[in-house]
Amino acid sequence: MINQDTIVALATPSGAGAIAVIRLSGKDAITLAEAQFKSVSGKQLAKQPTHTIHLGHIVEDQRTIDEVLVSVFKNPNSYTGEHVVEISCHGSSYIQQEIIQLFLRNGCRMATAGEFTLRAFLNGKLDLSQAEAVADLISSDNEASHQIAMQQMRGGFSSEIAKLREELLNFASLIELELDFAEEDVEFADRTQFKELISRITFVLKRLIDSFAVGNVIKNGIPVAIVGEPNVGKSTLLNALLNEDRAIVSDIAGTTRDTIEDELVIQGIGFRFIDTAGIRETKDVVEGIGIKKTFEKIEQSQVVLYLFDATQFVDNAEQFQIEIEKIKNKYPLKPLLIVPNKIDKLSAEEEKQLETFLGAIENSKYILLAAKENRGVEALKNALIGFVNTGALRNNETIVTNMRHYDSLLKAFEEIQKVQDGIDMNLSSDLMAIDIRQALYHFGEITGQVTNDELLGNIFANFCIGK
Ligand SMILES: Nc1nc2c(c(=O)[nH]1)N(C=O)[C@@H](CNc1ccc(C(=O)N[C@@H](CCC(=O)O)C(=O)O)cc1)CN2
Ligand SMILES: Nc1nc2c(ncn2[C@@H]2O[C@H](COP(=O)(O)OP(=O)(O)OP(=O)(O)O)[C@@H](O)[C@H]2O)c(=O)[nH]1
Repeated sequence: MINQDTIVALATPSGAGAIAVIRLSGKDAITLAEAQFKSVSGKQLAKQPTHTIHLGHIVEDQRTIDEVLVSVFKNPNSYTGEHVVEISCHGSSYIQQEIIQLFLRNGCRMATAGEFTLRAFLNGKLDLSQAEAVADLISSDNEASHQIAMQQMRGGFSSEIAKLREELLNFASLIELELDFAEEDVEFADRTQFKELISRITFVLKRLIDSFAVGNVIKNGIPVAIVGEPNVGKSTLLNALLNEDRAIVSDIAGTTRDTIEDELVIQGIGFRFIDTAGIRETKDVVEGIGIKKTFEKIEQSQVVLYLFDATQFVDNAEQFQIEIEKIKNKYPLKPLLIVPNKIDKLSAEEEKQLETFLGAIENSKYILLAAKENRGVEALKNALIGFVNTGALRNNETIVTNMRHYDSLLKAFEEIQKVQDGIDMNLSSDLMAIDIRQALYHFGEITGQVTNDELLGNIFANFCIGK
């Protein structure tokens, strides 16, 4: 997979900008750059120390293409571990293309997606999970996803896995050594220490596997279904939450037939609001389809926000009770937030009555809302945050967000359990050794100590060119 080509690509976004960076990496990066570059100082790039910057011009034949700054990074002290040259040019698309084309005609080839980071991995600058974190970091758009990607890129997760792998590897070797002395019935591997290690690994794996639920939520946002009859104020609430006029607000009941999704970041956590058409039985065929859709959306959501018109409460308390029970029965484990809206229209007496009613409903929270007047919106946001377990995030614990890692962790866990069973049943060393090797294999998948071209191809194909 590793190759000798010197690659070139635009490292900054395509299009015009103040400055653009063109990056070269490979054994000829410095000589190839040198051939097209005239430094102002007259110094030769190849003779400059690593991590130095030089002003000069990119020149083709007699034509000056641009005045540029050239940064030199010398093998192995660079992002990729190879010679790297970065050319900071003026950010016109024309100049960018002219310089890239110049290098393509003169010994470089276009980098493939993620190839710089792939080379960093192959040269041991990053392990696989760190390289994957680079992509996550680039796409992170809120505090939580940024924090997780940053931690992963700095190797928190990798070193935890690598350390366990190393310890396990030690025992594997000792146990395998015992096999060579099978006749003599010796134990090189201290069984007490071995048990301790296996239970420690089990503990760590469990924690990492559990963290995936949190990680997934942080990466993809928490889906919240807003369930309520037409005209109760769903659109108004969404607008208040989003602080913009995205959903349509109207006086005609039933305008929210299609579901509208919108995203909002509250205290660093992404929420995806799913506007639904409510669940009241109706003879209208289109509304009937809406109810089915509503249940589908509830199915996909992690929190249900049941919104109703508080002014209808006095006459319709029983109806609301039925609907709330229906949701609770159908989705007993899904957190339910009951939100009466338009409480600005209630008398103090009515409000009290409403609170008594809501207080009697078990396993749910409620918030009195007047979306139009922005009353209760903050409390609602806080309640939503309350549903998310951000403990792991606050404690700076490793959070797994990558499906591939999750998969390997589950497989490693399975193997470690087999080892545990083996210990409990006093299984012979040769049988245990096989399970240990399997567990080691799955640990190695995460960090990239075990890998293959197809896997690498899949991972780096999702990077952008120039990364
Ligand atoms: N201009 C520029 N900015 C960038 C990058 C880059 O490649 N170029 N990066 C990349 O995407 C990120 C920074 N990451 C980098 C990581 C390592 C090295 C590097 O030169 N490492 C050497 C030297 C370390 C040292 O000075 O001690 C090494 O690891 O040996 C450079 C950038 C973000 N900003
Ligand atoms: N008094 C009062 N009126 C509100 C409040 N929230 C919404 N409304 C009004 O209720 C009406 C319906 O609001 P929408 O936000 O369109 O309701 P919806 O649930 O999205 O309605 P559909 O799209 O028809 O399902 C509008 O006239 C809003 O101005 C509130 O807190 N107080």
